[in-house]
Amino acid sequence: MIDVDIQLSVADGRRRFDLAVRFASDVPFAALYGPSGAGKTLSLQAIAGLLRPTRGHIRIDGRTLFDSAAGIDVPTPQRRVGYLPQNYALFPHLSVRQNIGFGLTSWRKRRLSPDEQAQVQSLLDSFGLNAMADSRPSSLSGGQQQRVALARALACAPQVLLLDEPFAALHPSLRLSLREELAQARRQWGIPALMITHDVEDVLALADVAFVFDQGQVVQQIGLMDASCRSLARQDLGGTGPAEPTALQHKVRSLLLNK
Ligand SMILES: Nc1ncnc2c1ncn2[C@@H]1O[C@H](COP(=O)(O)OP(=O)(O)OP(=O)(O)O)[C@@H](O)[C@H]1O
Repeated sequence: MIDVDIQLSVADGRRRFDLAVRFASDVPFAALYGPSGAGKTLSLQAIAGLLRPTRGHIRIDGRTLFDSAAGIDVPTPQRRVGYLPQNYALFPHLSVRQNIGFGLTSWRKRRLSPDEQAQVQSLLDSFGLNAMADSRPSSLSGGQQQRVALARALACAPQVLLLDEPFAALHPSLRLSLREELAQARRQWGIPALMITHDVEDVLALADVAFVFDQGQVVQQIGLMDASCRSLARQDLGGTGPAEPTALQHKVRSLLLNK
């Protein structure tokens, strides 16, 4: 269960943006959807502990990560949140293996324990990255870089995955297969995900609920748990050819596109 009710403001001297969002989700996959500049990334950053709200609370699975009234603000490394930022933000000077293990180190503890090394190895295995474990990110394809970023986000055994436009940097032809890979990885790890996307097809293929953002607020919640909608999305992913959209898919698409 993810329960977010926060307010914060950011300003750089000339511009100011006020965020006041409230949403709660107890489904495996929630999408944060909306136009550019609506406050989606700021929301994920606040959940990850990279931005401090002025008021409100953030709870995940009954654990309070932030509560202004109770004076709780759990530091980022202890939040157990896996964050996949826009464009992955891989460290260019580190190998794939070092990138994945990075979240398990700190400035005080640079070396991984044997257990942690085994954990990194198991992530390299499960994401098919073994052959490139000692390569730098710049020599990897977009899809491979996404896998490294996902493996790095999962290395800290998070309670929730925060995905900021995970497919934006990818060629459209890769999106379909990587959507399915992401869905499989999430299921395998059994953790809920919050995903920012601008793409209605990402929402239809992956999300159980979509929170529509506009001008710093959540203006609509759209449920996508309907069986017919999801089975059609699955057919699309399985490459069985384009299916006729259901009435519900049409409705969701038009609801999202009208925002
Ligand atoms: N430090 C800052 N100072 C001033 N304004 C900021 C700051 N950080 C972000 N903003 C503004 O806050 C607004 C919301 O930003 P945010 O990154 O959350 O949008 P978004 O919905 O994720 O957009 P996109 O989908 O394009 O990534 C934007 O207008 C952005 O320019």
